[in-house]
Amino acid sequence: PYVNTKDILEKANKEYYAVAAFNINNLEFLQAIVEGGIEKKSPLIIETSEGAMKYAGMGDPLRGASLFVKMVREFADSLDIPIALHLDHGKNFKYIISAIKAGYSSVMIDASDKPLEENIKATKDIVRIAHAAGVSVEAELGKLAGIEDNVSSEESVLVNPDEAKYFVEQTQVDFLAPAIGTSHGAFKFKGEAKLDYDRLKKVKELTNMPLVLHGASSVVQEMVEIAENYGADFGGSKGVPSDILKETVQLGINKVNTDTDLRMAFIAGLREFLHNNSKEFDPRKYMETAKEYVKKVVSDRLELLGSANKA
Ligand SMILES: O=C(COP(=O)(O)O)N(O)CCCCO
Ligand code: NA
Ligand SMILES: [Zn+2]
Repeated sequence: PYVNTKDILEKANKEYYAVAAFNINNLEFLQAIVEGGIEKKSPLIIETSEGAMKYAGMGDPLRGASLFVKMVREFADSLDIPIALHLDHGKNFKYIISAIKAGYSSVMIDASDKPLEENIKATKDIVRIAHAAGVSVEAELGKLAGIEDNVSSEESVLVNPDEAKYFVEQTQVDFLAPAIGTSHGAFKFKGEAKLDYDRLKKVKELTNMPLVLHGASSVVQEMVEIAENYGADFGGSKGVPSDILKETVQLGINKVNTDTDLRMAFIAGLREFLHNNSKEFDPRKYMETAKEYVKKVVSDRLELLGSANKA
């Protein structure tokens, strides 16, 4: 069934496991993710960026949003696993409202680059509208390192746990993404992979609410190697090691945003297939390996996060 993200995350919060939030831009990634969820009998959060809404809608974000709602609802209504659709990194009021209008389960208002009071004001505005429409809301505190929305903030600004408690009380937001040292993309961590567990523990103690980890891809080396075998150049790529990811779940992370790992899997499969099949031109065939590798990465992640058999 198609559900509210909050229902999925409240259960995960109670039982201390995490649910992956996988980004999509097209049908093939959605198919592969859903196949993984079916195989693992796991709840799924499908998420799209504002760019994905524009991309699918060929420039019209409301058309894109409503296309994603229709696609995801079709799958969700026909399956026993709970599936939610989330707007990731909502920054533009128009896009956030379009997602709510189109029927998304939840939206993120990302005003983490603003001073605290501005972040609170923007989040309160969205919470008021979203809650009136039965839509849940995610917000972010602190800043991810690396490139985020074309703003390269080399140093991540880690969450202040006391500020998080105040923020949640002021905004009534449903789930919170505390920055604890991750960054988006395939080149995380300048040196050794390390997250601020202490801050995460404090935020959980002070808020007791579902928490979100952004920049959570592991950058699966097996996929990197396959892609590089067939011409990719992903030198220096590095993600969140699995043991560190598991630790964050034990410390209270319940939603794990995963985009890069699926991109790596898809391009690895596509490069491999195209290299070995010079005569093929049926898109249902030449994206087969790509979808298979995405499904594999999805299934492994659902297992690792503890959401398998929780549908
Ligand atoms: O936090 C994440 C996922 O981060 P990752 O790049 O580690 O998959 N997202 O919000 C997905 C979109 C950001 C671009 O990747
Ligand atoms: Na998000
Ligand atoms: Zn993110």
